[in-house]
Amino acid sequence: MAEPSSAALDALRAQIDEVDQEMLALLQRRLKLVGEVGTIKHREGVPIYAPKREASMLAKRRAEAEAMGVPPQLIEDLLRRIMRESYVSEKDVGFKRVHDTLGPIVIVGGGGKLGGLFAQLFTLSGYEVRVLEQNDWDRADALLADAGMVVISVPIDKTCEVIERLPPLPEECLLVDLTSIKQAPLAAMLKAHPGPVLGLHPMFGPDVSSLAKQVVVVCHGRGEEHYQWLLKQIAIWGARLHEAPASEHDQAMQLVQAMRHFTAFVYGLHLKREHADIEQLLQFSSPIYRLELAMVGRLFAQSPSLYADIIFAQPDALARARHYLDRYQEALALLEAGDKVGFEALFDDVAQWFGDFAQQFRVESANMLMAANDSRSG
Ligand SMILES: NC(=O)c1ccc[n+]([C@@H]2O[C@H](COP(=O)([O-])OP(=O)(O)OC[C@H]3O[C@@H](n4cnc5c(N)ncnc54)[C@H](O)[C@@H]3O)[C@@H](O)[C@H]2O)c1
Ligand SMILES: O=C(O)C(=O)C[C@]1(C(=O)O)C=C[C@@H](O)C=C1
Repeated sequence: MAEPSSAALDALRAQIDEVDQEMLALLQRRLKLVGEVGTIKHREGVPIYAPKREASMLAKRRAEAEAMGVPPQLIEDLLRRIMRESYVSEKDVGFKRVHDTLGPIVIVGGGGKLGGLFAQLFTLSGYEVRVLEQNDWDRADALLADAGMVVISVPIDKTCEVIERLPPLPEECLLVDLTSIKQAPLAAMLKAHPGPVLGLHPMFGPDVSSLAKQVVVVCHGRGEEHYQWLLKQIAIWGARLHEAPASEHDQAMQLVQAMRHFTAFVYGLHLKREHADIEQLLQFSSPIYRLELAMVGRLFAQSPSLYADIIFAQPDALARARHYLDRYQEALALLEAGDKVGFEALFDDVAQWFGDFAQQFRVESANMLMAANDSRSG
């Protein structure tokens, strides 16, 4: 059905079209300026993400918006979205190469998703990148003979055996892994190679458009002075580095990844077994439920082995899952007993434990939900 219209409405809509076209021209001008910034950053090795500049710019624009009677959050939302575009366009210009004399970088598993992303980033930064894939082991000696750095990016359950399979590397060669767990790969690398060793865990998937604002966990291995350049290189790509001992990383990952993926998996399984009709659920869904469904559904668009590996590779994941079941049963018992008062008391107890974070998460999620709702059409 055609949307209602009138002459008065049409006249105003024509003016709105003009304003939008002006915005388009302004965006074009801004993108061009950002392109020039990208060229300078590439030349001078300045990180693409400039948090202080962003914070001061947003604060000024918010104040100006307020003075003009424009909602400050509107300009902040627009600018944040526009800056996301800046990260991508600045990335495409390429990055300064921090280590001028490094030998070739060999990415073991470089034909895969994450290895492929890092191959692209190192290539954009001017390094020679070689890929060592499953069928390349007969020429591994030749590929690795003059390597300046070897990056391991193979499935988690293959990582240690692949590290053990490496021939002796050049003494100065840096050995790095990108595995989602850190203790076992780091120990295997330290054993296999007497030279510099570093454990990294990129806390993002291969579908990110740029590394701006993404986190890379750094677990030190050996010979820190030999890999400062790499940490600087990753910072130039825009990522934030978070240093942590491998054991602390693996503990945190049990909740951040293993348990989260496990509970999302169980929720997906439950929907299937309950014969839920996804089309119908979407018709009834609030923005938050749609977001939740999207978070669960996206798991099943990815490789089962990646998630199985993350969950099964965590030594304590089973104990965590059992604890979770205990808590589910504890809450279920309240439901079975019709104990609403007990439920509310438990709710309060958890709310107090969340403390100020509860309010912070409420504000954060409200913005996310509005953005998710904006992206809907129809
Ligand atoms: N994908 C992610 O979201 C993500 C995020 C963070 C960390 N990681 C880590 O990155 C690593 C790779 O994950 P991915 O998602 O890129 O997996 P992937 O399956 O896409 O890639 C793995 C690659 O390793 C290759 N490979 C397998 N066995 C090999 C062998 N013996 N020798 C050489 N190559 C071999 C495969 O052919 C494939 O190309 C894993 O350790 C994972 O924990 C992945
Ligand atoms: O000013 C910069 O350094 C830019 O790269 C430009 C810009 C922007 O689009 O305004 C983009 C990314 C930075 O994080 C900050 C600002």
